[in-house]
Amino acid sequence: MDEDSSSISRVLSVGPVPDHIAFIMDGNRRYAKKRNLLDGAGHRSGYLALMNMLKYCYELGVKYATIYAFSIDNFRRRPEEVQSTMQLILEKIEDLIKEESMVNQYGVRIYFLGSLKLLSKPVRLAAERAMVATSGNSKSVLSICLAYTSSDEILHAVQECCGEKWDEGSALESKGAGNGLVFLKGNENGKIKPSIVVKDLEKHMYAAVAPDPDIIIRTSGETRLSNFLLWQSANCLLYAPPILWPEIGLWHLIWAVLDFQRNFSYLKEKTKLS
Ligand SMILES: CC(C)=CCC/C(C)=C/CC/C(C)=C/COP(=O)(O)OP(=O)(O)O
Repeated sequence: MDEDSSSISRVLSVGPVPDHIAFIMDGNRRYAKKRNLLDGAGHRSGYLALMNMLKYCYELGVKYATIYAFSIDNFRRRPEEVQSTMQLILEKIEDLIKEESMVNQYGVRIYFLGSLKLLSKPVRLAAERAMVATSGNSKSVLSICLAYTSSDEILHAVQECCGEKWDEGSALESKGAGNGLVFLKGNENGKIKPSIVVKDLEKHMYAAVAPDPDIIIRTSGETRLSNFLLWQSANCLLYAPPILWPEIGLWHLIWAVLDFQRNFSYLKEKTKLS
């Protein structure tokens, strides 16, 4: 971080600083097209923009950052394109573990969130290596959503939750304390419904490694969430600057944080009530 950005960061941190900022890194291919480059060059520039943005965030004191790196829907792109993006992601995961500032200076712990079983073996193993290599860090957190969609995350959480409740029921049954459906309660019409509460479900979300985001920044001016952190974004600000992801810079982050500070009391009240 240079001297100017360091001073800005000090001024901003006089007010409340968001705990968690999430990013939808939209517009990498459009950036490449605008410059007559191949798509891969757009994604490479996107990675550099990401590294700068993470440094600004951690420097400012934002503990959690989450990025949407590849959605389950992205697997529907042309096979050659999926393969080259995955190749780049594999290379960048390896680079990330070697980034001295990320691992040592900012003490980043990396998590990968999503249906990792959908990834090729080399990418899955690289993701696992990155999680293990940084598991001793606790100063900052980077969650990388890979093979992720919110609908898949919620479905996974419901399945895990029902499985857990079923196991609890079976354990009670084996002790003679009831039947295996102990988590199912009959209502007045004799219908059954599972006694699952919000906290049970949230425990099984991939994103349970971080608090809910305070801000989602989506580049390219789109205001859609595209199946990203839908459950977690109930009380979150959306900032959608009309620039392509590789063009994002410190000023966009400053603008988003100032908006967060302006809305702070309202947001905290909402979170308390929810
Ligand atoms: C360590 C790690 C995992 C790094 C991630 C590297 C990186 C920047 C990946 C971006 C992937 C992606 C599909 C972005 C969306 O832009 P797009 O391809 O949809 O472009 P468009 O919006 O212009 O179509």
